Amino acid sequence: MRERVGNTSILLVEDSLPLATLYQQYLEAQGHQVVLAADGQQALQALESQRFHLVLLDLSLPDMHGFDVLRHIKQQAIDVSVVVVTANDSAEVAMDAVHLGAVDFLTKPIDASRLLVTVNNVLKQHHLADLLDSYQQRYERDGFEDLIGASPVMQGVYRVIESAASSRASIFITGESGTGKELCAEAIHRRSDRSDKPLITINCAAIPRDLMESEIFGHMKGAFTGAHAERDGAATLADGGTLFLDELCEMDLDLQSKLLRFIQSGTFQKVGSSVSQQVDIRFVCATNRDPLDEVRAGRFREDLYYRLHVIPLRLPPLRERGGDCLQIARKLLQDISAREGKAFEGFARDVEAIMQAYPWPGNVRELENVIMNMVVLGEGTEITQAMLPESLHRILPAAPPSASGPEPERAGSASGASFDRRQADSEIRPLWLEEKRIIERAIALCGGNLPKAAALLEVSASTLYRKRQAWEKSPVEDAPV
Ligand SMILES: Nc1ncnc2c1ncn2[C@@H]1O[C@H](COP(=O)(O)OP(=O)(O)OP(=O)(O)O)[C@@H](O)[C@H]1O
Repeated sequence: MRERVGNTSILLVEDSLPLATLYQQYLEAQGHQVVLAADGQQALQALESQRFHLVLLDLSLPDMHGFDVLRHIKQQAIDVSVVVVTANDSAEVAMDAVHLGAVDFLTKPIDASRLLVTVNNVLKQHHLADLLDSYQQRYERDGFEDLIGASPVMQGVYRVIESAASSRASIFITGESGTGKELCAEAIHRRSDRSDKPLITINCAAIPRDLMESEIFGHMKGAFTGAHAERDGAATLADGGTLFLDELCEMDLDLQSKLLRFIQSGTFQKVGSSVSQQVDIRFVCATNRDPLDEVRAGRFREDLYYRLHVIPLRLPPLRERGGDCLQIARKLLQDISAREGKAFEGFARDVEAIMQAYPWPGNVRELENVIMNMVVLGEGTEITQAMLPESLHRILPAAPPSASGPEPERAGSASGASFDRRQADSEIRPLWLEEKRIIERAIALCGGNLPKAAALLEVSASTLYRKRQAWEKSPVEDAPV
């Protein structure tokens, strides 16, 4: 990463002391820092010991040619712009200088305003390069904490985490199962100023209802059968840190009221105690359901929803993340292969194409399981199609028509393939029409239950609603969506 322009440093390589002093004074008067080098050796030493934005390089030096300095800069890939200065106004020298990486060329005697314009242009380029660097670092990341993926949708996720992490505001993460909600909660905690305090996770779906209150708030000795000793709950353990309530929509309604009181007051009582405890906790919660649907269905308290839904964070399903799928798959293959002592280095091309096309209803968790399965059961250096589990085979293109079918009408094509035009015309329908037919058939087969049809088609219910709305809105009965 280059330094910022605010404090620009220039290495002036000039063997004539009066000229060097003149340029130095002029540049310093403009606010630049100038270091002088009287020959090539001094210039190389200065470049080794300090970073410069710009080198003003005289080509006739007493100990070497200025091009040697230029070559050294190029060979060592030193991140500095070079403007060549020479008494020789020849196009050939200028071409050679540019060829060796110089960004501009000045002829002696240097006109003061020309010098300033050149220097400022170079520094502006540095400034733009700085901006680009920081933009790329900020907005185009291959991953964030333990989350892998460079897709634009994940860049949005990273930005929300980065901006919200340091605040105390509650974050409400939604997303299908296996999309990485727990990884997000960990990233939020790690990026917060609470990272030296604990992150405590409670999975509201995994703990039996009658134990949940004690898991969150702790209990006193003898509070209920089996409470042999006083025990701290997640609320005490997470003091100063973060409490992650996973699968929050599964929480019992009674307990939701207690949780709401706890969030509002910051105080709670252990089960079986009348003493209130005050804690400082940041809440992050997650669900793979639509929380508003749960509110409407009366399974999730509306006041709790609004209390926690301060910063919403939606994790997109893996199928919406483009190339992330392969990026994650390659990293998982590397890690799992190393862990299992296998030699796998990559996927065959056709396997990558299948993985990219498969909708991954179980998201990254399913991808992880599939790769684990292939690594454990397979051998070799490359994952081949034969190693793919059944679920992924299903998306392979259908086998070509049998040889006993009608003789096709031959037609030339760039690929040399042939096709039966009559059969093609009668059998092939527009993709969107086929899709509509399949979706409508699925909904009908499910007795009109759209979410059920969506689950069997392995798409989200909202996708089906959207498509259906678009068909209904369309003035032409069978218009594409
Ligand atoms: N972007 C990602 N990069 C790398 N690994 C990921 C990513 N997202 C998820 N994973 C991995 O996938 C698995 C599932 O992730 P996680 O448990 O965070 O998902 P989840 O959304 O909380 O699932 P659930 O709703 O079922 O609890 C984990 O092993 C996690 O490490």
